[in-house]
Amino acid sequence: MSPSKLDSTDSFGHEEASVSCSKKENGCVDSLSIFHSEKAVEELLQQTPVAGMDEHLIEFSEALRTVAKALRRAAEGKASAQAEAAEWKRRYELERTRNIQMERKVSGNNNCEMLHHWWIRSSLDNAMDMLRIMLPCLFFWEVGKEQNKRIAEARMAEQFSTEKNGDIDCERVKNSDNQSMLQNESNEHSETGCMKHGIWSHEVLRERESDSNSNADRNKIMRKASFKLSWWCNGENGDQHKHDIVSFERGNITTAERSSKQISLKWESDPQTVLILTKPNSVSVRILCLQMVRWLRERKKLNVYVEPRVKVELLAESSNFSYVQTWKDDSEISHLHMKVDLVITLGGDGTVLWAASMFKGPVPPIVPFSLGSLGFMTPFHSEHFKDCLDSVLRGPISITLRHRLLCRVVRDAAKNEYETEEPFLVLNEVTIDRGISSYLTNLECYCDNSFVTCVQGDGLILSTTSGSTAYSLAAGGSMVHPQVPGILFTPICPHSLSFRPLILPEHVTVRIMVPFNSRSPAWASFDGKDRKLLAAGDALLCSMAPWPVPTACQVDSTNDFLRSIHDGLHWNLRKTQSFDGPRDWDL
Ligand SMILES: NC(=O)c1ccc[n+]([C@@H]2O[C@H](COP(=O)([O-])OP(=O)(O)OC[C@H]3O[C@@H](n4cnc5c(N)ncnc54)[C@H](O)[C@@H]3O)[C@@H](O)[C@H]2O)c1
Ligand SMILES: Nc1ncnc2c1ncn2[C@@H]1O[C@H](COP(=O)(O)OP(=O)(O)OP(=O)(O)O)[C@@H](O)[C@H]1O
Repeated sequence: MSPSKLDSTDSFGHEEASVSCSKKENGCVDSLSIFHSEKAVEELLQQTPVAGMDEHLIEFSEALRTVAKALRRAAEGKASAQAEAAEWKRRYELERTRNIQMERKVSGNNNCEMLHHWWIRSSLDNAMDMLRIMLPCLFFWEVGKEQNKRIAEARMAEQFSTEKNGDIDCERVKNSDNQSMLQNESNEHSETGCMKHGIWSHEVLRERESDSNSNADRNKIMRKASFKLSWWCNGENGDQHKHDIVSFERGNITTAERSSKQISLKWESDPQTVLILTKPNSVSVRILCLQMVRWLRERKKLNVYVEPRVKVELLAESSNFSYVQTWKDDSEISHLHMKVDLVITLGGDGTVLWAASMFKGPVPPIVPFSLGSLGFMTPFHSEHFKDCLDSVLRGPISITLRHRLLCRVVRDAAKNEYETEEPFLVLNEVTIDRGISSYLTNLECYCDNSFVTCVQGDGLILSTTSGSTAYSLAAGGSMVHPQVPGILFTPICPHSLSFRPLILPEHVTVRIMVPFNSRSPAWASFDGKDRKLLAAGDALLCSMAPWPVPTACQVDSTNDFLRSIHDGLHWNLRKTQSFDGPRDWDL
């Protein structure tokens, strides 16, 4: 090998070096020099690699192999695309021949002729579309660019798969000028027309023409059946109130009114008598009570009722409070709702529960002032009591109608279900638990005589939606807006992994029975009070009471509810994530 050759191949190690060398010497590339250069390369490749050159040679041979592979792929791609194009051309010819035959058969029929022309046009469109898709594909393959090739392959795959499923022509039928004429047939005969051949078939067109009664048949199917709704609940028929909520004119059901709209209370005559109920053993409550009684009497000229305990406290402060009224006998409490226009509670949620429990029937509107630790049902702040009471007495006020549950204990010895002890009205919940027993409770539960489940665990809570933020929440029940009418069915520590809480509709009666095979009795308690023993065979019946508890809202029931879960429970409180950090906005 000459030194000049060695110099020129030194850096690249292939024939280009010698070609450029001969270019320099002769001024043109002649075949002899190419021959020489190729020979030189061959010699070079056959030689044992010279130290420092072997890496270049390996690289070079790899590059050659890649180029050869790319060329082969392009050729294969082109061939396959050509084959596909030929196949489409063949199909087109086939359909064209069939079309000509059909045209002869149905000659004279204008409609079909028109459709036939349309068909030819759409078939040609198909073929053109295919070519439009294939040409860029061929081009992409030729160029051999990886990205474009992938796009082309995807487009081909899409086209072929839709062709296989027969969807191409269904779509085309929908989009064509003759859409309205063919739409119905397309739906009815897609099996024979579109799915099978991928192109609309003439059988369908003939069927359409011959089916002269199809419109009449269709009209028959389209006609709506009329119906009537009636309400049935525990043997009761028809309920005027429900008719007001839902209307059903001519087979169409519409909700005329929501059952749980925000309710507004407007006084038609001025309130005259107020009952103040207070949490016992609280100095702050006692002081506030004193101020409030004086203000209501002296400024608002109202009659004020308090509990006997509170009257004693007031008189101990000053004999001037002798105008304050109370009752001597507990039996008088049952008539209170007829004397009292408004109830004011000073305390926490427990005081609201206490107030509600005093009314075994209708309950006057309650204005709850917050003097407890949490206050889910006490939206009014004591420091602004004069302003609050002023606006309440003036009205109108937003109120939340809090549903109560009517609970009756039916003893096993009772002759029928109506022979019950005095019923309980609960604003929060009735709890059936194992009491001091160390055994699992075993409670059979029915909803309107349908078996619900058997509770084996610590017990069961039947809660109102107002009580959903109390014990039921602690037992894993959901929080529910108090205006939603429903009964929450929440197990307490169930010994089963799948016992999720339920919410039942307002109109059902839930029956909880202690079965005879139970290892221990159960205990029922009502808003956390009045525990009753349930022996084997005893049952507790629970349904929605007809007397809700109207509580005044600070703003409205939704605002007050959300505020109470934010302030009382710090519901979903989390530090806000800072804006600086990884983001997706740049995508
Ligand atoms: N594990 C528990 O969470 C648990 C256990 C027993 C009783 N309780 C609840 O206590 C109620 C009795 O209240 P109490 O004041 O007479 O007893 P209490 O003095 O023991 O107070 C119980 C707590 O429950 C709160 N509470 C009451 N009603 C609520 C409601 N509707 N929403 C949110 N929180 C409420 C009260 O503010 C109070 O902080 C029961 O009806 C029951 O719901 C809860
Ligand atoms: N007028 C009343 N007479 C007898 N007991 C009452 C009366 N008012 C409230 N209670 C009882 O006192 C207890 C505590 O009342 P309440 O829940 O209102 O105050 P709290 O415990 O300070 O408030 P919070 O529950 O928000 O912490 C409750 O069990 C309730 O039943």
